Amino acid sequence: MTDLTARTLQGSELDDYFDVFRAAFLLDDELLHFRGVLDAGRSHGVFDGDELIGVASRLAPRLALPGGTSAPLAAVTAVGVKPGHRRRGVLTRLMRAQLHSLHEDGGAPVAALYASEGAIYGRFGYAVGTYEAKLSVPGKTPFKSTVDIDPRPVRELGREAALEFVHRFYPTVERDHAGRLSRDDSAWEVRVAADRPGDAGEGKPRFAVHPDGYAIYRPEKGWNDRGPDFKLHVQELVAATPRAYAALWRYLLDVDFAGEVRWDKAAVDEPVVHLLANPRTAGRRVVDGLWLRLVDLDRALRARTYSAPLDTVLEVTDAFCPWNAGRWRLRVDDDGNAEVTRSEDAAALDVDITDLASVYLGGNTFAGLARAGRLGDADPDALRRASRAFATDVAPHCQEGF
Ligand SMILES: CC(=O)SCCNC(=O)CCNC(=O)[C@H](O)C(C)(C)COP(=O)(O)OP(=O)(O)OC[C@H]1O[C@@H](n2cnc3c(N)ncnc32)[C@H](O)[C@@H]1OP(=O)(O)O
Repeated sequence: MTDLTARTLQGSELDDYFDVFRAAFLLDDELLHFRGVLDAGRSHGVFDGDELIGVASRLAPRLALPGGTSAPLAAVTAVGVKPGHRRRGVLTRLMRAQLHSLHEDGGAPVAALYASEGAIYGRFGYAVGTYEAKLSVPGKTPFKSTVDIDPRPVRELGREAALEFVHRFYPTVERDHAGRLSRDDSAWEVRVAADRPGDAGEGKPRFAVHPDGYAIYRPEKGWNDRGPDFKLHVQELVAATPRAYAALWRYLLDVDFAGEVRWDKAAVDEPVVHLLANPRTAGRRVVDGLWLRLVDLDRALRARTYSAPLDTVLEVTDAFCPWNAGRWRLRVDDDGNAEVTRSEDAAALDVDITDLASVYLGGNTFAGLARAGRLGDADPDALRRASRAFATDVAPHCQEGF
């Protein structure tokens, strides 16, 4: 058997990359547009002799963090190993090469991905850091009579005018929610509002724009014996004020032909349920969203701010990135800013790096992990303080796939 080698790719190898990716994901021509956003310098390959058999890349947006800060993110994507070469440690080599290079180069302190299957990435130190709701609301569902709707109209804009508006508007709200990503032009074109029909029967994106927000949605045609029964698939809905949020939801729910408004990547605490006269009409199924990996825990923990002061010592295990293992002191001052240093003091909490990843954005709590038996015999007071410090007012939420 030939030796396997892992390395960063050259620009001339991106076609081969895409061939491996398509073979791994059993694709025909879907996702071809995605090729344009892959950067060879941020892509790793594993070779069996001269043959490229495994690939992993990363995009480089910034990730909004609790407290309104942000940090560079390694947004890991398009990971695949050619059928016929699996379960020989190829993915393990890719993950090692990627995480080690981020650590050695002082690159993004945090990595994130959407997992194709939930059993793959825990062994590499990833854990579910955000959740998302598959939300559905029947068309024409009434609001409570007390809902305050911004009376300025929501207008459908053509693609060019709408993109001009949303490009300007989105950065003003980007840091309102931990979990949101910064976007360059290609992010809009490829990830958020690709000008092509969706993969599951949805049409091209449409843009409903209000002075204080917007919704991007795709209609899916449908007729039954009683008439039109379309579904509107929300791609994203962003509003700067509660009144604009209500106006955009009212607009979507009232679109003629729409039997149902669906949002597959809604926040788990999506406020629309508080607008509905009968909140039970909203269906919600919660699934995992972003899987997070703290590449360098000290840099990652310093990058966010915290909800309460804290002075605690963590004993950290990290089998895949050993530079994170050991004892760390986390001190948070009254303004929520953290200092993270090595420590010799007795640890108050024993945590694996996956536990820190799961609480990092506020999507899970130390208390919740302890109730699952993950934190051993942790001192209840230390747990409470840590949970309070890491807590966030709103659930972290990433609206876009990558
Ligand atoms: C961010 C993203 O892009 S997510 C998309 C990931 N890609 C895909 O799902 C495409 C289809 N699948 C594949 O390409 C491959 O099967 C991969 C990438 C999932 C795994 O690649 P492999 O080279 O086979 O993984 P590797 O041999 O390094 O496995 C490492 C460990 O993970 C386990 N593992 C690998 N894939 C899976 C899986 N799908 N489910 C459960 N365990 C898995 C292996 O059994 C092995 O366990 P061990 O350490 O206990 O022996």
